[in-house]
Amino acid sequence: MVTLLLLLLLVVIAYGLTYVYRRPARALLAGLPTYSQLPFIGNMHWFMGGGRLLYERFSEISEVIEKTKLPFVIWIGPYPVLVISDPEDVIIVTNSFVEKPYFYNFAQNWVGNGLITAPVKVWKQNIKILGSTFNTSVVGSYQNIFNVQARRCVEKLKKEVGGEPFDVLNKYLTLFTLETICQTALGVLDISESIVTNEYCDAFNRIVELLNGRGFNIFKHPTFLYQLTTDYRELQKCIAVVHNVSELVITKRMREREMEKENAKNETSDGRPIKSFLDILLDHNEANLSFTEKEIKFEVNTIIVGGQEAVSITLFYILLMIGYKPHIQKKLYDEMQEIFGGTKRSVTKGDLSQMKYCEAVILETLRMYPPVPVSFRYADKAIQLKSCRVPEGASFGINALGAGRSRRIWGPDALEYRPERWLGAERPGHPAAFLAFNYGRRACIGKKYAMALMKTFLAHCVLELEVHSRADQLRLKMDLGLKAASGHLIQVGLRT
Ligand code: HEM
Repeated sequence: MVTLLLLLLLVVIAYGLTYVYRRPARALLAGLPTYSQLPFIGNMHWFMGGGRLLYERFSEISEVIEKTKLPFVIWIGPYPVLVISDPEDVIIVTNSFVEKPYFYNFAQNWVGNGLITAPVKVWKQNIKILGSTFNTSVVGSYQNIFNVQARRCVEKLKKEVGGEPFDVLNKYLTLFTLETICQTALGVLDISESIVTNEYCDAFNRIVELLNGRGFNIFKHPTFLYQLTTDYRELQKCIAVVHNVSELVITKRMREREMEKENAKNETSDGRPIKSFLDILLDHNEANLSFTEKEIKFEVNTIIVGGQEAVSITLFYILLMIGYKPHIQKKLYDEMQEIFGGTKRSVTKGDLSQMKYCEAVILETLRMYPPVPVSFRYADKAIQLKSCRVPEGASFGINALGAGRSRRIWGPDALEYRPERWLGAERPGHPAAFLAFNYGRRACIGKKYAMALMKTFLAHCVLELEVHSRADQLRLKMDLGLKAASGHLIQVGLRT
């Protein structure tokens, strides 16, 4: 007890010193919109209350930014986070900073120094090795697997034809994207459904909730205090479940590599061997131990976190939107009919570039429902934005949700779901108007992969099935991602 009191006293003293030390920074940001503050916690009390409230707050903040044309400051105790959505500011910030704020460390036990969370020193080394693992020719070499997996998923969806509304995300899309990522990015060919159990999905979702809960409760920020909580113990249990899966995947791949050594079976179309993300890591491990087994496990979890959830939830939002807007679904179907001429052949790389309307549907969905609604950067030096000077030590919240719905950027119909805005002369003029994959030096490296996989799935899906939904009942919530609080129900019928 005495130790605890002493620790608390230390926290109070450290806070007091930080508060005094950061007084000039506070003065610099004093003119920017913010919520009212309390001692110690800053604005944090405005965000405590769960995912629905968080979504409401970020919508509110986006509206303030829209009206004032200024960044909005959230005070995490003495630390300012400037929420920005102005494209010019986004370009300045994302090109100037690649460091992430301290709260990315909360995911250390889960993803360690994997690409998403790595401090800048580690990230600079690893991105050189891993940055090109999802380039056009590598993604192209995955096309067969994308087809096989998409077909399998659509066949399973057919079982729901004529039935009640069902949870398409948890029942089908999560498994589809996870298996596909395991077979491609992680190169594990023999993957079975037993890997993606309900226990795994529940543990994954709970980790995200717990990390989010910690992020918005400043008293859980100091690690030594957090480690005393029941949340911490639960987090460790959930991480163990998720790590079991990644360990299994790595072990399987190591065994397969042994067997493959003599036959060069993974080849690109021009005959060069292709290496999966996991193979590159294992090669480095075998050659010079530059990635230890533990680091490999963290990178694998990073790819699963970064890729699996974002793709499956985007596909869910797409099905929800086209299921509610038959004229959009019809246009999508017509485009696929034109490309595939009524056949059931596989989707080729060439087909993907012809799917202009499909691409517009995907981008429009990501504009309005970005799975990563806000991502963060840390200012390791002071910087001038369009409207204000930002001190060193501040962080930025790059607001993909707000930017995607901004009337100043997208026009008065910004809240209307209209894929046509991505076609021809209507395409958005500003390169940083669309932030779903983030922008600049530390943006998503899986964009090409995600687009190819989603297009392939949609081609197989709309050619075989008609989707129906009640998107008018969609209610959103936020944790680390943008989620549907109203569930993931859709219905399907056979195309006739
Ligand atoms: C619709 C699909 C996707 C969306 C919307 C998306 C979005 C994002 C965003 C916003 C970031 C930046 C996060 C931050 O700065 O904190 C990011 C980073 C990243 N994404 Fe994606 N992502 C998608 C799919 C994928 C896929 C399929 C993969 C891999 C298979 C992937 C791998 C990564 C990695 C490794 C990073 C970290 C990059 C770095 O820090 O250098 N993503 N993604």
